[in-house]
Amino acid sequence: MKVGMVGWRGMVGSVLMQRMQEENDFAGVEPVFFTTSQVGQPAPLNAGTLKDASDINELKKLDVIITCQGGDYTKAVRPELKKAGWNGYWIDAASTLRMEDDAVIILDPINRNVIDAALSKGIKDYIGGNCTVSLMLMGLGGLFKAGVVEWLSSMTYQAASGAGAPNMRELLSQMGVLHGSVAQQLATPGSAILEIDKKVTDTLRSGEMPTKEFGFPLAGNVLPWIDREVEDGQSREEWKGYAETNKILGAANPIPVDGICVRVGAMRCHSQAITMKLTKDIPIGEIEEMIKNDNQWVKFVANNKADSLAQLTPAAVSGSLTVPVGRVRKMKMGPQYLSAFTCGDQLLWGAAEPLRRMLQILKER
Ligand SMILES: NC(=O)C1=CN([C@@H]2O[C@H](COP(=O)(O)OP(=O)(O)OC[C@H]3O[C@@H](n4cnc5c(N)ncnc54)[C@H](OP(=O)(O)O)[C@@H]3O)[C@@H](O)[C@H]2O)C=CC1
Ligand SMILES: N[C@@H](CC(=O)OP(=O)(O)O)C(=O)O
Repeated sequence: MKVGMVGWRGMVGSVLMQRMQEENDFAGVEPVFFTTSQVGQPAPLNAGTLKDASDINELKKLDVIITCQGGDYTKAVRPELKKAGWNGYWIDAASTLRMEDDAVIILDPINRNVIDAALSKGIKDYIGGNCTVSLMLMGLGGLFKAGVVEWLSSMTYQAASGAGAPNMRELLSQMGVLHGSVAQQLATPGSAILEIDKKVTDTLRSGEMPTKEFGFPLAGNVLPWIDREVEDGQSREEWKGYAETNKILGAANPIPVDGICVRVGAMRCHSQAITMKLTKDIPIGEIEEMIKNDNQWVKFVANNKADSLAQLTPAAVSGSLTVPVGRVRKMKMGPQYLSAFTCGDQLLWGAAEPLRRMLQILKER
């Protein structure tokens, strides 16, 4: 199988490469590496030299193309390949094609049935889902599959990595500037906290913080808007919650999903506080079983302070495929109302992992 790798040296692409090597995914595959900027330089894995990612004749020779290059690349190249009669499989991290009728959003622990049905129908475009949606479904897939979710609201705490590598760097630089503004006072244990706070607030408002990427300080702050405005006062990130969840599930009767998406100063893990209405009053023990038995990556965290603070945080989860779900309890609104909190690495299940697993599904056929 000839597999083209595009966008492999970017942030998502690097995580993908790392996971593919860890899992020996290149076995039985002839990889061809592409670039938009470094044609002719040595390719990784001793796979010759880098080819031009816009060269349709080279791309046409491939059975599968995996791209983490971004939406502009998808927009420019996918139609050209179609025009040229290419009939291979296109596996993509970008959102561009997700909602197309002839594309499937891939998250196989949740929707392997949808993927298999699409493969049988000859569908060729397999697109990774939005990170927030994929992580919510990896955690709560058991409840959706049991058909007990009447509606769901997700209030998110999204990491800097979702906005890109430069944003992660900017967050850390901002932290440095804030610390620097009060370093002297911090070194003096007796200094007044209100003075420290005032200096920090002044710095946040001063225009001294590096804000080229986010536009605003994220360190010492939260940003309650992600991506562009769509209709009805939603952000595009919030719009994806409903659209992508229901497409991934192949839901005949769409389930209402809505909430507010917020950027916070975490590095690469998105967290979500969930409120759900269940279709009926289900004993909490049964709910726990549905959540924990859904897939091998979900980890149920007991609803107590010690376990929540130790296991249900970006610091605990970063770099791992585990998706902890905790804070699960019936809410005061009534026995059908359930709360939950979940956290996951947005570069793994939120981006790279579904892509490499799709390649494995194709290899098994
Ligand atoms: N960031 C995220 O959380 C998610 C992103 N995605 C999708 O993945 C796409 C890629 O995102 P992301 O990986 O963050 O993008 P990056 O900016 O990290 O990488 C994209 C491309 O930039 C080029 N590039 C230029 N300079 C460098 C450098 N110094 N180091 C590495 N690459 C460089 C590379 O292409 P070349 O070799 O051709 O120069 C690379 O493939 C997004 O546009 C989005 O569609 C999907 C889910 C989550
Ligand atoms: N928008 C997400 C990251 C992302 O790339 O999402 P999508 O794959 O839907 O474009 C975030 O900012 O956290």
